[in-house]
Amino acid sequence: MKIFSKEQIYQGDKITEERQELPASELMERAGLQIFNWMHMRMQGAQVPVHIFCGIGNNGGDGLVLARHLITHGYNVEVYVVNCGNSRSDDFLTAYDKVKEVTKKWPKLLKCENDFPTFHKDDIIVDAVFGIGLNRKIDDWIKALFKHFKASGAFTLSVDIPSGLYTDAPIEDREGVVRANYTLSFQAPKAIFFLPETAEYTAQWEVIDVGIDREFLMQTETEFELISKNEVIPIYKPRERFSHKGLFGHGLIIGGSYGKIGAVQLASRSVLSAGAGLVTAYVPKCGYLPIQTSLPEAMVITDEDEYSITSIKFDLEPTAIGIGIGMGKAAESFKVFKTLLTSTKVPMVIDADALNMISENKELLELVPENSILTPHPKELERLIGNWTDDFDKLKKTSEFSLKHKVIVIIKGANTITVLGEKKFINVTGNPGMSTGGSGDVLTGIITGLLCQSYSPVEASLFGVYLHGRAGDMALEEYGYQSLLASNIIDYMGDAYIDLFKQPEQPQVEEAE
Ligand SMILES: NC(=O)C1=CN([C@@H]2O[C@H](COP(=O)(O)OP(=O)(O)OC[C@H]3O[C@@H](n4cnc5c(N)ncnc54)[C@H](O)[C@@H]3O)[C@@H](O)[C@H]2O)[C@@H](O)CC1
Ligand SMILES: Nc1ncnc2c1ncn2[C@@H]1O[C@H](COP(=O)(O)OP(=O)(O)O)[C@@H](O)[C@H]1O
Ligand SMILES: [K+]
Repeated sequence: MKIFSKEQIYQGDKITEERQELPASELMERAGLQIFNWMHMRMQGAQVPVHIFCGIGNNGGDGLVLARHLITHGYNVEVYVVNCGNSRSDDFLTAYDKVKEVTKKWPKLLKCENDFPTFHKDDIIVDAVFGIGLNRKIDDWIKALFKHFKASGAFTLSVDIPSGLYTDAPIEDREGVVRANYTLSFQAPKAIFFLPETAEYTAQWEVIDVGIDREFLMQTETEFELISKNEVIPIYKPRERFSHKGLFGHGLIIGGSYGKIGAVQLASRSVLSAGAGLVTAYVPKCGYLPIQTSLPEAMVITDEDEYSITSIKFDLEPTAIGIGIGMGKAAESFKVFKTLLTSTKVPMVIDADALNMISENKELLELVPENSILTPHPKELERLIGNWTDDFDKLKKTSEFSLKHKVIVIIKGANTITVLGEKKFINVTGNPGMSTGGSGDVLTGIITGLLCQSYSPVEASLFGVYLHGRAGDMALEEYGYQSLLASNIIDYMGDAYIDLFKQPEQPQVEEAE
């Protein structure tokens, strides 16, 4: 799903109004009506007090349209206008007049803290104060209003975006943002719903379709894209009946050191569970027995050294290589990693200690083959690109890094983001049960396994991150957040694949007599 920028949303509104020949404020009418439908379906006429706080722009206008529908349907509604300036938008004014027609009184005007109403924790607050048009720091009394919302404990529904958040800039003041229980976002979610510093404000969200021009939505290229099942299904390569293992590639996992052989076992098993035909683990001698006994499907080549990687010599032709897991940073390992970078032409996933070696020896970046996939967690990313001031700065610097070195960077974490130049793909699967040792090794193996099967580096990254998270989500149902282990993610890879083509359960329809 595409995630549009603020400018693109305004452009989409304009184009829609022109192409659909809409009267002024029709989009606002659609937005308000859709939110009303959403609430009406859940509330079924319940007389819970609903307090609607409207700003003076179009977000406030949406709130006024919602208020009008709720009032005409007999709900218990109080409407407030948060009088934060003088520039009321035209559409706001139209909605303002219309709400007056049904209430026969003007909404309550709030200008300072003394005007704040009191509410009960079982009431509902609708936040239509600021939308995507927020363009400066909010006044102290409005910040106090948002704190007042939070202190009440009442369920808070934000219209389009929690007020106080910018769509394309970091938060200025954490207390000056509405903490929404639910956010109804128009046409598409916003990128900030998924970034570490802002995601907590939109605990739950849903998209409301206001009928923006389809052609505009299809043709507009966006910086951000959300990757869920719909986006990965077209990537999936079905198997032919007469296929054989030679078609699905041979993955080579290089890594491990004394005490860290398990990482290579996990990655190698993941290569196979992702579907590769063969896997070979390249480990120090001490890894031979553990891998041969715990993973009979794998082949093993050992280094000359007992404890760490000191020479990378193999006479097979791997289809893809995953390197770095559990490898350590011994001087010899660095030397052979450098040699491998200059000599290999096969697609590569670079993880863990291989990333750290690059961070400590930036000249290696010149040698990293084009389109290699780097999979840092935030700490490893910081070592690679330096520190950042906020999420937007981090993404900007990662894009610059990706463009400069022609690599794909996968920033791991909740909502893993795959960065390919300017483009950012946000993954939706995965859960905090996966914050456990070894789950990154599993990801490296899965992506290597997909590269083996002729998925392009971008496809392997997006599909691999999705499957890894989906398998983790399915494993969660059996193991729970605390007990989930990295190897359980591998156990559920099959279910994650099968789930791609499962139809959602249809609601039961009672047959008429
Ligand atoms: N396609 C869509 O997404 C649609 C969006 N609509 C709504 O339109 C909204 C955008 O409307 P607007 O552009 O009018 O913007 P907003 O309603 O977000 O607010 C802008 C107003 O607030 C003022 N303002 C900004 N920051 C302020 C601050 N810190 N303190 C005080 N005042 C401040 C601005 O000067 C302006 O008057 C969206 O968020 C959405 O709710 C709908 O009405 C129609 C369809
Ligand atoms: N809270 C979370 N939500 C979703 N995914 C997570 C979460 N925590 C961790 N993960 C995933 O688990 C993996 C952890 O990788 P990493 O930090 O390299 O672990 P390790 O080094 O132990 O293997 C990443 O793919 C990350 O996206
Ligand atoms: K809002």
